[in-house]
Amino acid sequence: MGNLPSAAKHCLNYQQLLREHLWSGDSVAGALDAAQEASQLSGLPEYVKIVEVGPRDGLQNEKVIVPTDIKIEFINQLSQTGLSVIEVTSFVSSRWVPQMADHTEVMRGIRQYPGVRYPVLIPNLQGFQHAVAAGATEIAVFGAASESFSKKNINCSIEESMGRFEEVISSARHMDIPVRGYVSCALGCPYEGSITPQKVTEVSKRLYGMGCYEISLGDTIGVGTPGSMKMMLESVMKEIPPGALAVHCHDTYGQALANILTALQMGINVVDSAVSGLGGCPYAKGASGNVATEDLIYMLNGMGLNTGVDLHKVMEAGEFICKAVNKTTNSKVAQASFNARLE
Ligand SMILES: CC(C)(COP(=O)([O-])OP(=O)([O-])OC[C@H]1O[C@@H](n2cnc3c(N)ncnc32)[C@H](O)[C@@H]1OP(=O)([O-])[O-])[C@@H](O)C(=O)NCCC(=O)NCCSC(=O)C[C@@](C)(O)CC(=O)[O-]
Repeated sequence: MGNLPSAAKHCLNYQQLLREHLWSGDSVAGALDAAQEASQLSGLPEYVKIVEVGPRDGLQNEKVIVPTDIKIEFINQLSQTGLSVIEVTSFVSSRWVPQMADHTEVMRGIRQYPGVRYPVLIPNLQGFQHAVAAGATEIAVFGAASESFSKKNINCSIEESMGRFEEVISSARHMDIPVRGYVSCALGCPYEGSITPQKVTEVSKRLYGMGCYEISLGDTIGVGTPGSMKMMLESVMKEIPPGALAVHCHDTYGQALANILTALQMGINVVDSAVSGLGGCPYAKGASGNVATEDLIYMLNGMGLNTGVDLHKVMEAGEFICKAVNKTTNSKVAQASFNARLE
């Protein structure tokens, strides 16, 4: 009881802190100005683009198949948060990934908001044709820096996958459709273990050379650390400018935010994330979800880096999808904010 006043003070301070980091407003302008100054001093980018992969990467690995109307509502909610890129689905084989079998209905059902782009994942020409017929105007191809993972994930070698992507990219170019390229297993493979930075660089360079406007480097199983992230990026950045790179970090070992910070410090300003930390690749056993979009925004807000995204609205979308799939959020920020509301 003797501690009550200081506990209460702590609580008030804590509520204030949460308000500052969760919701921007006049009362926190001073704090943000200071953080902004700090970010400029340390050479971090002023703006970070978030690529929200929750509806695709997040839901492809769910045990239950999420109803199409829930997916559509989820994407519509995300579209109103300030996010500028939302990866909505994948045109892969429904035998391989049944969770994405409703790709066409999702693509046709969502409301497309001005200023928001809605890319979809494509493994081959057949997927590309289906995506275009469904109205997709931006796509992403997905390769890997690991031979074994490529086989398991898309049933072909890296070399064969490059041939398929070349076809897709050349068709996309004729239609003025921008193509992003993923390189999975950039920091480790569930089948081969370590992957050399040279191999990641080689695959990234080929995709970039084919015309991908951006290469997203995937820590598919979340085993990377700031040390391995730095080594890998140093190698890739010898061939590809940082402005054409993104990082895609899963959080299996709790390293995702630290790895992202390392990438930001090295000049990268595009980061993939999934609301509520949903996600994982069905062909990467043991991998947990992506870094949670809420946690990423909280960190970036605290550093004074602009994302243009409203954290409060993202948390609402997260609450919606977690309720719909009956799971607890993996976002530490959403959990803390929920607990603070209960106090
Ligand atoms: C690539 C394939 C299709 C090859 O699958 P396959 O069985 O080798 O294909 P195939 O060419 O031999 O054809 C077999 C059947 O599949 C059909 N088919 C062929 N292509 C398609 C298509 N596009 N859409 C629908 N159907 C298709 C084709 O028509 C045929 O049908 P059938 O004649 O037997 O009735 C398969 O392996 C596949 O769909 N793999 C996708 C796996 C996947 O989606 N993984 C998760 C995404 S990757 C990821 O999450 C990682 C990432 C991106 O987030 C980054 C990171 O974290 O690292």
